[in-house]
Amino acid sequence: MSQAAVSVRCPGKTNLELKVGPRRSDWGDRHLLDTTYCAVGIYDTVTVALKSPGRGFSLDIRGDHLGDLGQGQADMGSNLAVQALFALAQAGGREPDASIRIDKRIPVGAGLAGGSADAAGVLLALNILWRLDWPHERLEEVAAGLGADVPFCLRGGILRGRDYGQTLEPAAPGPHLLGPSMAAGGSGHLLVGAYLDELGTADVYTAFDTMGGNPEDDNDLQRAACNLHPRSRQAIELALRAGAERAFVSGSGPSVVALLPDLATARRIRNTWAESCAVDRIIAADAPAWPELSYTVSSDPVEGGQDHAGRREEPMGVPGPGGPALGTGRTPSVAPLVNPIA
Ligand SMILES: C[C@@](CO)(OP(=O)(O)O)[C@H](O)COP(=O)(O)OP(=O)(O)OC[C@H]1O[C@@H](n2ccc(N)nc2=O)[C@H](O)[C@@H]1O
Ligand SMILES: Nc1ncnc2c1ncn2[C@@H]1O[C@H](COP(=O)(O)OP(=O)(O)O)[C@@H](O)[C@H]1O
Repeated sequence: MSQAAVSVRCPGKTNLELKVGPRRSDWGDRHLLDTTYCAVGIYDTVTVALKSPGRGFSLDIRGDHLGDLGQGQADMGSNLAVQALFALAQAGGREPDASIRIDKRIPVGAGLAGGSADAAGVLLALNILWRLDWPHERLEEVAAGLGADVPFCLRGGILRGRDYGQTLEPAAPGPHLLGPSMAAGGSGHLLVGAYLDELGTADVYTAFDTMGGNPEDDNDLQRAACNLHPRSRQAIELALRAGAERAFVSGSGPSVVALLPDLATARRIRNTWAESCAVDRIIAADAPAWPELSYTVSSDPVEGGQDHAGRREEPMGVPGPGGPALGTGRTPSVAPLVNPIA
């Protein structure tokens, strides 16, 4: 028996700018935000396949750096990928009988929206497997209920996020935000300094309420994140001293992003971060990035998303508006800096 599955390469995200306003009780006490999201080429791969009716769901997470996801007692039901399955099942009138496999590479609890990326991957995959064929705008309504970053993670690229981050519109960040080389149309090479430590997003926002942000920082959460995780401040200072065009905490942190003018600078930053032990992992990535879907038909598949010899994989484009039509092949590697919303 052949089984269809959809795999989505889901990029993580950083915030080239993050301005934080007051909390809003009508948004569950979340802060008002004005942010410039940028998807980065560190990918989780989410593979979803439908299961026979009544078989329920399964979740299989693999990777070397799973943070609190790797602990035995990690509650599968609270995983954002599973929450996305149930949210779309309810919105689309389907039964949540599906297997989800996540091959994680996005550091967990890092400010890189790994959970949001996985949730977006599940929504994109089920939109195809359940033949909903909803446009992004309709998927974004479900996504916004899962987390502020999930609507952006459906699209990728570089977009402005307002309200609590879920309202998206085109962004045209200048050299100040992208760094001159990326703004000049170069493919944005960047380094991410990641940590075994995690920072709770709620803790960082609470610390922000107390101490505010530094006016000279583009990320209002940076001061709070560095106060909670001083190694991040050290990594930023070392990267700037080594020639980074910009270096900043990614979202709620603790990971640090350094924008690079050239490969020589990349080498200098790698060396200084490694020698100083300012970070635990160094990940090179390009930006911006976009979700990449592939449709796999496996014969005699094995439950739980195991790889199988009889696989035939067809790359697809970014589904719906804002990207190539389905089946036109992978998204462009260097796409326009502004990812238009159609
Ligand atoms: C900070 C950002 C920047 O893009 O992402 P990360 O860097 O963590 O990935 C986002 O605002 C993360 O938004 P979201 O993904 O919805 O945060 P959650 O983890 O669901 O929220 C945890 C808690 O953080 C606080 N929170 C979250 C968002 C917001 N705009 N204001 C808040 O005050 C709330 O107390 C919330 O209960
Ligand atoms: N699929 C998932 N991937 C990563 N984290 C997840 C996932 N599902 C739930 N989580 C929870 O969300 C928390 C924040 O994860 P993540 O999105 O990686 O970080 P951040 O919100 O800092 O960008 C994690 O500590 C984890 O407990």
